Amino acid sequence: MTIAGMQDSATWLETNTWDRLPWSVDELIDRKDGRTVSVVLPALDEEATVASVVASITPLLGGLVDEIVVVDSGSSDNTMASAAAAGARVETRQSALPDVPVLDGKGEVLWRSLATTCGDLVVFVDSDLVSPDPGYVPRLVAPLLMVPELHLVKGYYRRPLLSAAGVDPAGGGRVTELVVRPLLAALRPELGALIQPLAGEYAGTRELLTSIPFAAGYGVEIGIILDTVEQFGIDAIGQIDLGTRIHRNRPLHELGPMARQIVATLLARVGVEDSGSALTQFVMADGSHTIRRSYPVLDDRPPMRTVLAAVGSR
Ligand SMILES: O=c1ccn([C@@H]2O[C@H](COP(=O)(O)OP(=O)(O)O)[C@@H](O)[C@H]2O)c(=O)[nH]1
Ligand SMILES: O=C(O)[C@@H](COP(=O)(O)O)O[C@H]1O[C@H](CO)[C@@H](O)[C@H](O)[C@H]1O
Repeated sequence: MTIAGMQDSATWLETNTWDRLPWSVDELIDRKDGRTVSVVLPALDEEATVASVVASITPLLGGLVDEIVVVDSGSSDNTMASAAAAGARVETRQSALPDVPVLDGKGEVLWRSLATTCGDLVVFVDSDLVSPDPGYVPRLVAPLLMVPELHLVKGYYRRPLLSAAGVDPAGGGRVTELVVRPLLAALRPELGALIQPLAGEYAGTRELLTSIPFAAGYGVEIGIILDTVEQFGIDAIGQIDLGTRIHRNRPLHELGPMARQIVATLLARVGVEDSGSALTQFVMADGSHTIRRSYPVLDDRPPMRTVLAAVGSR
C-alpha cells in the first residue's frame, strides 16, 4: 500500500465519518429543500421481523420520509401481508418492474426498487433486523442532506453474533472480517477506512444509484461501493455510526455462497479475472459428506436509468 493510499484513507476517514448525529430530525426536514426520501426494505421470508422494521420507520412518514416500500423477493411466508399491515407499500419483483423478467437475489430487489420508488434519496434497510433502531434512517440521510458532495452513506455499528451458544458481542460481520476486509486491503487499500463495507443499511442519491450497474445477489453492496468510487471518487462516500445492529445470523455454511458471490463481484470490479467456478462445500453428516456447489452470477443488472429510458420509449 502506498503512503499516499494510507494518507488518502486517513483523510477520507477524518472528513467523511460521523460518530454521532449532529442535527435534529426537524433540522433535517428543514434541509430537505424539496428533496424526497424513499426507504426500501428488501425481504425474503422475513415475516418474523419485517413488521417491526417497518414500524421503526413509519413515525418518520410525512416528515423526513416520503415513502416506505418493501420489495418482496419471492417469499413463501407471510412477509408481504405482515409488511403491509405495518404500514409499508409492498411490491413484488414483478410489480416493481413489470417489463423485465425476474431474477433471484438481493441485488435484484434493490435494483427493481429504483423503478418503483421516486425519492431523490434512497435508503436501504434490511428486513431481518432485531430491535431495529428508529435512529437508523435519520442518521443515514443526514450526511446526504448536509454535504452536497456525498452520494453514498454507509452505516457502521457494533455487530453481535447470535447463535445457539449465546451472544458473541463482536462476532458479527463474518464475511466482512474474513473475506472483504482482507481483499480490500490487498486490492483497494484506499477503502481500508470503510468500517462496514457490507452493511445492509445505507443511503444513496438517486443520481448515483440509477447510474451504476447492480451486481447480482449478495454482491450488490460491494458492487455499489466500488462503482461509487469509480464514478464519483472516494470522497463521495460517507459513513455514520448507527450504534448496534442485531440481525438474523445465517449459519456458516450459508455464508460460503454469499462470500463466493461477493468475491466474484469484487474481482470483476477491480479487473481480476474470476474462473466463474462454483464454490464446492462438503456437508459432513454421520461419517459421510454430501457435496454442495454454488455458482456466482457474473452478470450485472444495467443502470436503472437506461432501463427506464428504454421502457419509457416503448
Ligand atoms: O435473495 C434475497 C436475499 C436476501 N434478501 C434480503 O436482504 C436482506 C439481507 O439478506 P440476509 O439477511 O440473507 O443477509 P445477511 O444479513 O445475513 O448477510 C434481508 O432483508 C433479506 O430478506 C432478499 O431480499 N433477497
Ligand atoms: O457483513 C457480513 O459479513 C454479512 C454476514 O453478517 P453476520 O456474520 O451474519 O453478522 O452481512 C452483510 O453482508 C451481506 C452481503 O453484502 C449484506 O447483504 C447484508 O445486509 C449484511 O448483513
